[in-house]
Amino acid sequence: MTEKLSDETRGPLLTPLFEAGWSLTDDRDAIAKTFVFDDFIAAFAWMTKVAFWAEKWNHHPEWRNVYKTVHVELITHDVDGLSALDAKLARKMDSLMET
Ligand SMILES: C[C@H](O)[C@H](O)[C@H]1CNC2=NC(N)=NC(=O)C2=N1
Repeated sequence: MTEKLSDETRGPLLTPLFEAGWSLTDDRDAIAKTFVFDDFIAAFAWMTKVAFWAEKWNHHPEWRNVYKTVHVELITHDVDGLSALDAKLARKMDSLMET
């Protein structure tokens, strides 16, 4: 069963993400980041790559694509807050920006 991040694990897991441009959302225990691409096709190609990892890990983003931007919010619905899966998917999203 996925567990909500504890106060002890939150810092080490989230700090690197904050340094990479992620931020905590105001309205709930989630993280958010807006990704900007060269064009729509690049944005959608990235979303497709992320989709395979999300499906493999059974952990899915909340995202909105407008032209060449993708606004992403990550939260673990099963625990109504952040879990290690959110940090894992966030790291993967950032790494797929480099490919
Ligand atoms: C039934 C299915 O395994 C669950 O609904 C999975 C699917 N993907 C998920 N994605 C996210 N972000 N949080 C979840 O709790 C979650 N649960």
